[in-house]
Amino acid sequence: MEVGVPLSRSISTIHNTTVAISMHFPLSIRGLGVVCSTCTAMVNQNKVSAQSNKTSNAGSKEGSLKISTSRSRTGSFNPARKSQKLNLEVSPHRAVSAVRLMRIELGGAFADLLNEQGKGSGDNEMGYVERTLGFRTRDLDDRDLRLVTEIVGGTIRWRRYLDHMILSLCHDENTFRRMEPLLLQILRIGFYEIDKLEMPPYAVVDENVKLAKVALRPGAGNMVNAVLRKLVLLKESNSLPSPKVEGDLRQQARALATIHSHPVWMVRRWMNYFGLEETIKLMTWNNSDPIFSLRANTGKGFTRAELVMELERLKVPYELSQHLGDFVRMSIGLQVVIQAGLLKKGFCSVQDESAGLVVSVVDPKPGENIIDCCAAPGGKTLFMASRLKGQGSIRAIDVNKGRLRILEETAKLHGVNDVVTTINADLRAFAEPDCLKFDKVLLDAPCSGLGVLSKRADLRWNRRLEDLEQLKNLQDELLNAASILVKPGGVLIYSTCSIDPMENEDRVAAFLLKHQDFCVDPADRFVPSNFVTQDGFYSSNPVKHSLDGAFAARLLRRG
Ligand SMILES: C[S@@+](CC[C@H](N)C(=O)[O-])C[C@H]1O[C@@H](n2cnc3c(N)ncnc32)[C@H](O)[C@@H]1O
Repeated sequence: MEVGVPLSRSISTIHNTTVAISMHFPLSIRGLGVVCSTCTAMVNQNKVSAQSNKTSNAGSKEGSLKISTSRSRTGSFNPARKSQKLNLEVSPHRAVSAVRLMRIELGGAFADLLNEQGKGSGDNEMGYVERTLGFRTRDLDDRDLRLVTEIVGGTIRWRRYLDHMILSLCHDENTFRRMEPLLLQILRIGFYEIDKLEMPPYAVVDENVKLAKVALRPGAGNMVNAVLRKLVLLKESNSLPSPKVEGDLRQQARALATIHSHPVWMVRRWMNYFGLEETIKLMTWNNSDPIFSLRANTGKGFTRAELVMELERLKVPYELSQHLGDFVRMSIGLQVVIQAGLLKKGFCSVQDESAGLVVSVVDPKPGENIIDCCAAPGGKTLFMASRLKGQGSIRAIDVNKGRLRILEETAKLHGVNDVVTTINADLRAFAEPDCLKFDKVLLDAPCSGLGVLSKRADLRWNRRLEDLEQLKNLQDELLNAASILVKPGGVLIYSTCSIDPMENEDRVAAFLLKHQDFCVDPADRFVPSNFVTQDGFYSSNPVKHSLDGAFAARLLRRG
C-alpha cells in the first residue's frame, strides 16, 4: 500500500541530504499555497507579526535599531565598522545564525529564514550580518542554509537547557547575566553544535572562537575558547551538569523544564493534565525535527498520485498519509519541493494532517453553504473549497486584512475562488441575530498553539500562562457569535491547534451549558476512531498519533 521511503525522526538531519525547512511558512512563503496548520492567537501573534513585517520591510532601519539595542547593553558595536569588509575566515553559517538569533531575541523577528528563493534569502541574511557585525562573509551555499536552519531552530528550542549549561560553566552568575547578547548567542551555538548536533568538538570551538574574535574582540574569543573547552572535557568524561528530577512536583517540573528546555509553567500544566511520562514524550516530540505534510490540490485537478510522481522525480522521501487521501508526509525535502515550484503553481499546499482531519470533521459536501469564521490564512477554507467541487459556497471571515489577502490570492492560485468569498470583519460584530444562516459554521479559534510546538521553535518562549486566560474569554465570545450563524439542523464545528483542555473540552462544555439548542454530534463518523475522545470530540495528539495536536467538536443545532 505504501509507496514512499519510511520517515525517521532524528534530532539532527544535517548529515543527510536534507534541505532546510523554514519554521514559519505562512509568513516566509506567503501566497504560495503554504497554509497555516498552526494557528496562533491574536494576543501575542499580531505584535510579533507586526514587528516581523517591519523588520523584513525595512531592513536597514531594523539593523540600526538592533545595533543600538545591542550597543546600549554591551557597548561593543561600533557603527563606524559598517564598511563593506569581506571576511573569509569566519564560517558564514555561524555568522548568519548568530545575527539571526539576535534578531529573533532582541528584534522580535520570526524564526523563519528560507523562502522559495533559497539563496536569495541568504543574501538578505548577509545584509543583516554586515549591518550588525560590520563585515560580510562569503555567500551562503545550500549546505550553509541547511546548517543555519538547523542551528537557529535548535538553539531556540534548546535555549533554556543551553543557558543552564553555559551558566554552570561560567565563573559566576554575574558573568552569565551580564554577558553581551552576541557573545551569548555564539556560546549557545557552540554548545548546541557540540552537545546536541555532536559535531567535531575542536573544530566547533575553533570556528566559534574565530567568530567571537572578529565580531567582538580577542578577549571574547578567549572566553568562548575557555568555556567551550570546558564543555568538551565534561562531555568527553560524561559528566555534563544535569539537574536531578527529584523533590516535590514543583521542583521536578523545574528540573524537567531545564532538561527538556520548556517553560516551567508548561511543564507543570502538562504534568497535571497528562502525567510525567506523557509530558516527557511530548517535550521530546517538540524538540525533534518537525514532520511536514503536503496536500495535493485536487481542487485544481492535481491528484496525490501526480504529487507522488513529482516527489519521486525530485527524489524527496515521503509516506502516504494513513488518514487522508490527498496528503503525503515528509521529514526532509520541503525546500526542494518549494524550489521546484510545486507550491507556486498551486499543485499542493503545506498542511498538517491534524488540520486536514479538522476538515474531515466539518465534512463539507457539494452544494452546502459554509462559513469559516476565523479563516485566514486559509488552510481549512481552501481544503473545504476543494471538497465542494464547484458547488456551494464558503464565506471566509477574518479580522486580519493582510492574512485575508493571502487567502484570496491562494484561492485564485488553487482555482477555488469561484466558491470562496472573503469578509474582513470581527466575527463578534458581524454575527447578528437576523443575519444569513449557514449549513456549516467552522470556528477555528485563535489559540495558544500548544499543539504545534515542534513546528514553531520560538512559540514556547513567547507564550505566557496569562495568554490562556485571555484566549479563553475570546474563544467563548467567538463561539457565542459563531453559533448565531448556524441554521436549525446545521452544524457548528469548534476547533483549535491546542492540546490544552481549557481551550478545548472546557470551552465546549461552557458553550453547551448556555446553548441548550446545541448538542454534541460524535466525530467517529468522520475521522478514524483512535482520534475520537470518549465525549465524541476529535483530538490529535503528538504523543499518540505522531501529528500536531488539534481538537474539533461537532455541535449540532437542533432543528
Ligand atoms: C487559528 S487562526 C485561523 C487559521 C485558519 N483557519 C487556517 O486554517 O488557516 C485564527 C484566526 O482568527 C482570526 N481572528 C482572531 N480574532 C478574530 C475575530 N474577533 N474575528 C474574526 N477573526 C478573528 C485571526 O486573525 C486568525 O487569522
